[in-house]
Amino acid sequence: MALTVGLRPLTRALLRPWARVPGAALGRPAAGSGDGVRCFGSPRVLVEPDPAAVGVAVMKMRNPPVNSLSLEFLTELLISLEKLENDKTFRGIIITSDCPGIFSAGLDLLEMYGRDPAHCAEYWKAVQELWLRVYLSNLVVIGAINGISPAGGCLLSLSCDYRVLANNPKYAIGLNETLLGIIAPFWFKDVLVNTIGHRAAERALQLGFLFPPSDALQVGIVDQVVPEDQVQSTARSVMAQWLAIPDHARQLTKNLVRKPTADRLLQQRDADIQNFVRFISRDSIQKSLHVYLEKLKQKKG
Ligand SMILES: CCCCCCCCCC/C=C/CC(=O)SCCNC(=O)CCNC(=O)[C@H](O)C(C)(C)COP(=O)(O)OP(=O)(O)OC[C@H]1O[C@@H](n2cnc3c(N)ncnc32)[C@H](O)[C@@H]1OP(=O)(O)O
Repeated sequence: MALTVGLRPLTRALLRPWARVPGAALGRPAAGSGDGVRCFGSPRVLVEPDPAAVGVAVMKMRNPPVNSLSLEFLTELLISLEKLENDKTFRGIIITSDCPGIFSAGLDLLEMYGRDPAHCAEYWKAVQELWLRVYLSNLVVIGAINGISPAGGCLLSLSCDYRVLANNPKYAIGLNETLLGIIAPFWFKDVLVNTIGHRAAERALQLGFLFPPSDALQVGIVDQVVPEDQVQSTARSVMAQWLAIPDHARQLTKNLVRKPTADRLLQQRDADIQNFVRFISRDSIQKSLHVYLEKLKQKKG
């Protein structure tokens, strides 16, 4: 089935592979700063230079209640990342959440449930683009994971160069797609295998494990677990260590390590979109999503 993807103008501009964001984007000098410090805020993505670390930006996700990755939110994240990538003042980003207790609930189920194929295709393209942008970023990307991080939230974390998780038993992390009756696509799987190894990934993916912090550290899905009030300071210390390496050497090495994984998707992006649309449009999958969404509602009582 050939798929015609009707993209809206903003998304179309953004989602071309490695597109440059048009001039009217969101970058602007920080309020009241005459010093050239830049701030790339948007309604759902707060980006500020770290006052305690030169060349580091802190990106806070603020899409309440659960930072689900809706199309609009993905688009704002992409714009902010693109702006940071192009601003030579920055060498590193710390990605964290502004929603208490939640890093990200992952992909927005409402973008995949009851939607037409063109919408699903547009959505999946944005998901692919965010992953590629974070995974291959020239910047040092540190995840300061201050909340639960299932599925797409876990993928975002796994795409960082280093993950610091807050030590709270509620802050589980993992690719739990099978629990929803869906499957993690091959590139989610590849990133997990690269991180925790084949056997551990095989079990985790099939059983939809959401690892609490101690298990997450043991299996290697995160690099460090620290008390909740030390997540930011730890991320900052780790950033200093990564920034001590000359950029060109670190960037080339990162590319060497990550490009083969990214290339697997880049070589078949359209096919991956078509697979996603076919899969998600199945009646059985839509029913599974319906059941899962109802469970989330009922949980509230
Ligand atoms: C062969 C072909 C192969 C092709 C491959 C295609 C494969 C398709 C792959 C698709 C991949 C998907 C990856 C994903 O990311 S799926 C999303 C997975 N996310 C989850 O499972 C998390 C679900 N949410 C929760 O568990 C909880 O909400 C929470 C994060 C633990 C927070 O709990 P809390 O009690 O604080 O909050 P509520 O549960 O009350 O939620 C508040 C409202 O938010 C809504 N919500 C929650 N999560 C999502 C979500 N991911 N998307 C959309 N909406 C979400 C929830 O329903 C509440 O809404 P309400 O207030 O209106 O009731």
